[in-house]
Amino acid sequence: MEIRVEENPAAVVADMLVEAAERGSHIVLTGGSTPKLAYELAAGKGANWSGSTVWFSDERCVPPESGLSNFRMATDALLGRIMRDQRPAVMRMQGELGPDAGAAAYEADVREQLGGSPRWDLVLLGLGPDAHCASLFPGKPEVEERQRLVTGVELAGMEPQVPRISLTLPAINGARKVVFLITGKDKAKAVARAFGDAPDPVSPAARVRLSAGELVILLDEAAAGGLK
Ligand SMILES: O=C1O[C@H](COP(=O)(O)O)[C@@H](O)[C@H](O)[C@H]1O
Repeated sequence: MEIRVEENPAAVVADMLVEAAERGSHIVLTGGSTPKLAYELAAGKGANWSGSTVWFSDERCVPPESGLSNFRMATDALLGRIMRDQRPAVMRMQGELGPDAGAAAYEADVREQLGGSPRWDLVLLGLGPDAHCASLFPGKPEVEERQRLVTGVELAGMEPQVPRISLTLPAINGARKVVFLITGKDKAKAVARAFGDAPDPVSPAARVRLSAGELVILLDEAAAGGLK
């Protein structure tokens, strides 16, 4: 695990996304508010994404046009800003199907394209103040899922309190590279819980440890405040 404190971690992620896109990679985007700047910066680089495929770490069970949708955020900030003939294939989670049917549909998509042991080239993740990542919340049963690659999440551990669809830990931990992008003082305790000297196993992010890949934690100074 490599922990990097950067002045502008969003710019580092933007570069990583563009580099992966131009290599024709399978890339997992994440949701929430933190990655928006990275997506906008990546969009501004005018890269050709047409050989790549974009997936999602998790989704809220809302229609794709909802202001709560992770797909909508990624589309507004990045995907919709790429020149039409240079856009990637986009595999969105269908939140509108509900957690169980939506998870089953995405699991089928993943298995069809990437097999039962997917190895995404780049998985971007965020971290909630409660140390959740994707939509895997501390103490919830979905964190213990070992067979499925995608799970429905009936009860979210924090706002917005809508059901979710999420990649599971086995799916995430098979990736070639996972990058956490975490900024802000309100995340400092969660960062220490997940990536400090004595990681708290209740924290889902503390259980993102790759079987054969590179794990990079990108922080700003504020988010790193709880680390020694
Ligand atoms: O609900 C979610 O939260 C996490 C963290 O989001 P942030 O707003 O604190 O950046 C995010 O990584 C996840 O994709 C999202 O669904």
